[in-house]
Amino acid sequence: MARSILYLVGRRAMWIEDTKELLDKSIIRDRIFKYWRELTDAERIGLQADIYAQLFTNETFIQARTIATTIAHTGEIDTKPIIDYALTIGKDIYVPKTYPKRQMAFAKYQGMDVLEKTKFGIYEPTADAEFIDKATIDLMIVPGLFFRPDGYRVGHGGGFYDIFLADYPGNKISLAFPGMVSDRVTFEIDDFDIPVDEIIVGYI
Ligand SMILES: Nc1nc2c(c(=O)[nH]1)N(C=O)[C@@H](CNc1ccc(C(=O)N[C@@H](CCC(=O)O)C(=O)O)cc1)CN2
Ligand SMILES: Nc1ncnc2c1ncn2[C@@H]1O[C@H](COP(=O)(O)OP(=O)(O)OP(=O)(O)O)[C@@H](O)[C@H]1O
Repeated sequence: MARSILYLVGRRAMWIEDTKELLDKSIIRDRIFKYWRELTDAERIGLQADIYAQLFTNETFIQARTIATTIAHTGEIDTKPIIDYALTIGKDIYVPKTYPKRQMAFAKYQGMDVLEKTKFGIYEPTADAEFIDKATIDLMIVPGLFFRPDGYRVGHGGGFYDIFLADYPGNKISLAFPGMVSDRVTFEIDDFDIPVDEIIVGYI
């Protein structure tokens, strides 16, 4: 959507066109799926490597003892190298299990072989896994498809993270490829949307 904004430039007021596009979250999701389809394997791998390097040297990551992340599926930034590295340096990793009514809980990651595949194709912990109180998670790596620079995100539309984060007190970091963050495209913030504190954007 193009609109004009009144800017004060020195002592003069002038109308400058603001070319920000205001889009529905569903349109943004479709654009991101297209962006992902057009990325080559080499681009994707290079961008991910840069994201991991930034994350592993991020002070919040370094300080975190307990980290929650997802088991990525196709079309998402791979989290397996993050899980493996974090476990190697002695951190605890927690991954989500979803329930009806947009509910989600995190259980200790004990290896891919003890996870079960849901009907949505995502690997999740089983009911007998070791669940954690959200207040003891130092860092949540929050998945998302698109981000505004102020941290507001568009996810897959399940609403799971918005509800979970509403009373989560810890640090929230998201990972993104360059095309997944823009100040030229925006969306309306819903009352329930919770922004992340930091977005790590990969570059090659
Ligand atoms: N890897 C990963 N795990 C994650 C998330 C994520 O974004 N990525 N989630 C982030 O929240 C939660 C699961 N999110 C989900 C979001 C939507 C649907 C869902 O309703 N899928 C249906 C219908 C889609 C539709 O409405 O058309 C489907 O895929 O058929 C399922 C899970 C927890 N685990
Ligand atoms: N705190 C909440 N209470 C009740 N419903 C909620 C809450 N937060 C989100 N929802 C519902 O979840 C739905 C999906 O929200 P939205 O499109 O923002 O999801 P998303 O952020 O893309 O997904 P996710 O959080 O799973 O990554 C909305 O239709 C909304 O009604």
